[in-house]
Amino acid sequence: MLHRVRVSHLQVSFNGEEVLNDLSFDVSAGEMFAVIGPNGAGKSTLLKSILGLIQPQNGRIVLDDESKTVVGYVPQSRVIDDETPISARDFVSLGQLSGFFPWPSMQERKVLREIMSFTDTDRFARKPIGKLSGGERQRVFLAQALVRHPDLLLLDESTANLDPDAQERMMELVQKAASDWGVSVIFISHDLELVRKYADRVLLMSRGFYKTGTKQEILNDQAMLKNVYQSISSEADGALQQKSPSAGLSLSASPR
Ligand SMILES: Nc1ncnc2c1ncn2[C@@H]1O[C@H](COP(=O)(O)OP(=O)(O)OP(=O)(O)O)[C@@H](O)[C@H]1O
Repeated sequence: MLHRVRVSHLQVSFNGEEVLNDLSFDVSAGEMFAVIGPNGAGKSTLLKSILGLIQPQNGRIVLDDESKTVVGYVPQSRVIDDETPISARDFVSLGQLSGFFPWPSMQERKVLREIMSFTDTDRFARKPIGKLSGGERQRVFLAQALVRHPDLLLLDESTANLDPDAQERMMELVQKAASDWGVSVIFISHDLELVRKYADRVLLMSRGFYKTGTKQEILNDQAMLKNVYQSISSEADGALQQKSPSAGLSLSASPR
């Protein structure tokens, strides 16, 4: 099988503190791959390593064709001043302006229209980005990432601040991009219900412990989840317990 991303024996330390150690996994074209684990496990560090923002001490990250692989990234939020005058459409088009001319070509304008329709951001295309709701802004950020037709899309808790309906709408768009265009998606989430619904496979991580499997293999193993979430932070236990009833996990008893 063709792997779009292959992470091998990744090791990252900050000031001598090991955050990732011997982490290996791969993600295929069109796959929805979730990364879960408690606060401080190293999930964002992993995405930043794939983006090339962090230089690992050891290991390799291989994209299927490094010269051509386009990577899109959607963070949890971005600080945007309410008075920012740029329109949603212009903000999305910033994702594609890479040529010599500072204005979009006919082809770029066509793609822009398609993506804004796909993400349902065309309804507020002319509105200043600073005046959009949190959910609308996240869809604009997603549109900006998709307008470049990425092969790989990285989502770092991109739906965390959204209400349940907006979360579902956004994940449905992401899933459609994966199935229709073969975009490989790596998404970090603390919402195990969302992971159960949208992931194909899951990487469960904590410091020095990594387990990759189908979502059933990972999410149905309550003992493993409990151990991992207890291993780093008690804060994360709360998150896990909150999500547990609908996520099919029975972790309501206090682990302490
Ligand atoms: N640039 C950095 N310099 C020093 N330490 C860092 C740096 N980036 C991350 N860390 C540390 O690495 C560890 C992992 O951080 P990371 O943000 O990857 O965790 P996470 O799993 O994404 O956590 P959360 O769920 O809270 O977002 C943390 O202890 C953090 O303090």
